[in-house]
Amino acid sequence: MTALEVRNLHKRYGRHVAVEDVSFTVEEGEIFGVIGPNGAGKTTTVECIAGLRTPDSGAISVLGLDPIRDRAEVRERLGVQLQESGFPDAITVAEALELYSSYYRNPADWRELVELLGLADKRDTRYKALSGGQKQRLSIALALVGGPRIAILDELTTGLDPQARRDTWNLIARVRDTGVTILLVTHFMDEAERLSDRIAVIDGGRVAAVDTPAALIAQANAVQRVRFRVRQPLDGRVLTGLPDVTDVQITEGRWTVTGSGQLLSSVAGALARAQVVAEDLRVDRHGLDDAFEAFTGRAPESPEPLQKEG
Ligand SMILES: Nc1ncnc2c1ncn2[C@@H]1O[C@H](COP(=O)(O)OP(=O)(O)OP(=O)(O)O)[C@@H](O)[C@H]1O
Repeated sequence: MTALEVRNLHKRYGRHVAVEDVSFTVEEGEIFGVIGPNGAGKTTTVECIAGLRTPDSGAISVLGLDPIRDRAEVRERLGVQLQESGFPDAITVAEALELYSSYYRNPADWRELVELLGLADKRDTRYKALSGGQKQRLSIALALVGGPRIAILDELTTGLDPQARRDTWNLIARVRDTGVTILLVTHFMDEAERLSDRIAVIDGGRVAAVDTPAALIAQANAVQRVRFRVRQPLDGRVLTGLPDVTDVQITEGRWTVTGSGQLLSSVAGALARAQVVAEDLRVDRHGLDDAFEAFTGRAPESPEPLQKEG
């Protein structure tokens, strides 16, 4: 079933077009990533989905509801993780969750949420005393406290150190396992690749591509290289005859096979048939950052300086 549908979304601020024409659908139970350069229109798109902004044209359906017309109903079903919390420093974790619970008709049990999010021993800790990672986890808990079927998480791990980021990823996977559909906006290619079932690449207010991480990487990188050494004699025609191979070079005993498609399995199969063992086999593996660059013409931003988890 479709959880979320965005069709031909268009949104401008005065004369500035923030979102030109964005369409995508998210199926129930998916983690759907949204990536793209700064200013691409990602936040504007998710703010329209959350009913925080009114589209100029296009249609949005959240579980069959319209975020503006059915605002109250959508609020009950869609949780949004805010980038800036704006909490009073003195509020405790439990007080914040209790307060947010009171806004919803059928809230989740926040005591279970603090367990799930590893905040159980911080229930009585004041907001100002939480570490960066703990504040982030609290903001996720607050996005989930209404018992939503869809959660929007925007820049989930910005500012966290690598361990805290990995912990947060595990957590998101667990939240999805509870049946929540997740829309994840992120600057981090490793995060998008690791967590997302599918990803939309947004550039210049348009969708440049939507697919699984593996398919995006494959589409963006037609050219691959497999390198290896062999002990036994090898007739190069075994490789040049393969449909996926475009070039074979031998330099100082090291073979480099260039091609596309299922290059590695084609080469491995041909070597096996020739009864030749490849040593020191390497594949130039392209990642989502290459795909990002191919679709947007820009390299993804590298992570900002990290904040230590306390
Ligand atoms: N309230 C606003 N008023 C005017 N222009 C805005 C406003 N919010 C965003 N914009 C502009 O609209 C465009 C899209 O912004 P948006 O925040 O949606 O992009 P983004 O992809 O989320 O970027 P980032 O990754 O930097 O958060 C940008 O050019 C931005 O400067």
